[in-house]
Amino acid sequence: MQRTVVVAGGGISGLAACYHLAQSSSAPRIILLEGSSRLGGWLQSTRTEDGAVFEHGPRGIRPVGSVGKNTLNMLSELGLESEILPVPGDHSASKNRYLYVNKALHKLPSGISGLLRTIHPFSKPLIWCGLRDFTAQRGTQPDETVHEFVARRLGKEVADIAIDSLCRGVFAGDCQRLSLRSCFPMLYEAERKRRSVILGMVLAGGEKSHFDSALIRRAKKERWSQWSLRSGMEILPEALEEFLRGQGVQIHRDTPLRQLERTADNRWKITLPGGSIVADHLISAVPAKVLSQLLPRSEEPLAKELCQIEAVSVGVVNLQYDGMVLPVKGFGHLVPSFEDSILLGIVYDSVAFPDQNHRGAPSTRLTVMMGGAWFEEGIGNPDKVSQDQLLRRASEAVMSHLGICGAPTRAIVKLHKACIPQYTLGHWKRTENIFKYLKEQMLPLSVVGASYEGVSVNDCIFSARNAVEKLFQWPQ
Ligand SMILES: Cc1cc2nc3c(=O)[nH]c(=O)nc-3n(C[C@H](O)[C@H](O)[C@H](O)COP(=O)(O)OP(=O)(O)OC[C@H]3O[C@@H](n4cnc5c(N)ncnc54)[C@H](O)[C@@H]3O)c2cc1C
Ligand SMILES: C=Cc1c2[nH]c(c1C)Cc1[nH]c(c(CCC(=O)O)c1C)Cc1[nH]c(c(C)c1CCC(=O)O)Cc1[nH]c(c(C)c1C=C)C2
Repeated sequence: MQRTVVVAGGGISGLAACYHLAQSSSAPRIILLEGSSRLGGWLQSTRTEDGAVFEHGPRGIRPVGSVGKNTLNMLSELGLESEILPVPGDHSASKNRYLYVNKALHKLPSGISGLLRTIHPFSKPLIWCGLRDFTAQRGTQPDETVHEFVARRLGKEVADIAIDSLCRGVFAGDCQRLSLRSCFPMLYEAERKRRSVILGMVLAGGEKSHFDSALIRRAKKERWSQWSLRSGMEILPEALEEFLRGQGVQIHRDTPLRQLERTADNRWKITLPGGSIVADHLISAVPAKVLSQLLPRSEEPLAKELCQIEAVSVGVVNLQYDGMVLPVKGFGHLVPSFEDSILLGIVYDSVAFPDQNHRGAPSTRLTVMMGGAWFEEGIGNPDKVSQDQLLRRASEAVMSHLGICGAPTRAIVKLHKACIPQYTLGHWKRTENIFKYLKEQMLPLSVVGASYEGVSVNDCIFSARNAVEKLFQWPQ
């Protein structure tokens, strides 16, 4: 009899899991259950009638490594190649990233010459940090915070300014709480394998992956730093949905899982708003905390680990202005927490992706991101914060950081609650315990998504692919 696999959560991880299941030669009956009225999770775009695109979630996807190449292959297979908007290596959005420190923008150094000179806000040439890295002792702990690691190897100033900002620009998180081992596994490995982390990273970058295609070769030749999609990132879940429907996958929106029970024959009875269904296997692509609340009492040890994986909220404000009003050209700027803990950074979308500007007169599109690990202390309870409050804060930042004083011609405010999981100290042990429990207890359950082994869109898609591959290897 054909087995039934239920996928919980229709974000990019759940859709990718269905995609890989449907592609398998022995595809099971696949049912996707999404709690909300739309698919895509945090991939959310607004497309206006005049042709402008505003991203409320991810916009820039990196093409590098196995995870980046795997996503490019998926785009090719879905027929989305003509939608790709690459940012080539020589583009200003690839070369220029800024920090806002001491009330001024500072371009981060790029290239060797930038490392030899003293560049504000740093007090000495960054080459000194490289030399320090060669002499630093190897860490002895199984994990340490990102800040501790970088302060030990590259110095406190780099940790306080550059790494603090980087963690805000990727995890919206606090580098004094985030785990080096889980957030930057390549740095962790580099320290274990080589004397110098910088050398380890350079050598790891040259490692070969088995993925190859014309698109991958093009991305390499043109040195894409990242890519986006012309009609907005939301076109990816839309294309996946169309593909999955064509493959006979049953997709149910507005169908949140309420409860999970184990049956006597090691299957799941899944309680839904209007009844229940039985699955031979469940792929969970919902946040870890959500899964922890669905599990039966018998799986308490698993639920305990899952519920410790917290996520932070981010206020996302998209603004559009008439004319080209930016004082600098680049990807955007980040703000270290000591400068302003609430304001994480501003993306200059119209620089990286000018094809998404509206038709007609030139314009500037910006995205202001706020809150993250500092949301509650700096802005308040995410359930009570008003859109006006976020818009006011974003407009003030645009004025003081970029000198843009006029009123925006368009503003869209979103509050994404618990949108970026935080891999805090000891996350590696929690995930190890989770995967060990699933294996030892032979639970018919796989967990995928941003809660576990990488928050980027690439990581989510790759985690889904790995889970499906493992599923077909397991003795049933
Ligand atoms: C503002 C922002 C900017 C970002 N920028 C980038 C970027 O530039 N590049 C990049 O690579 N990544 C970026 N990311 C990260 C990336 O977008 C996310 O990590 C990724 O989209 C998470 O996908 P997911 O499917 O794992 O989870 P989600 O998108 O959270 O999907 C989970 C799904 O499960 C559903 N669900 C929840 N509970 C239930 C239930 N009980 N039953 C059924 N369904 C349920 C939800 O409705 C949701 O659709 C960004 C994220 C944010 C928030
Ligand atoms: C200011 C907040 C945020 C900005 N983007 C994100 C947040 C929380 C989320 C995010 N950004 C990136 C990723 C994927 C990481 C990956 O492994 O591919 C995620 C989840 C990409 C990214 N954005 C910036 C950096 C340095 C990176 C890492 C990869 C890379 O080097 O490209 C910089 C950056 N992000 C934001 C701004 C304003 C900014 C400025 C320079 C917004």
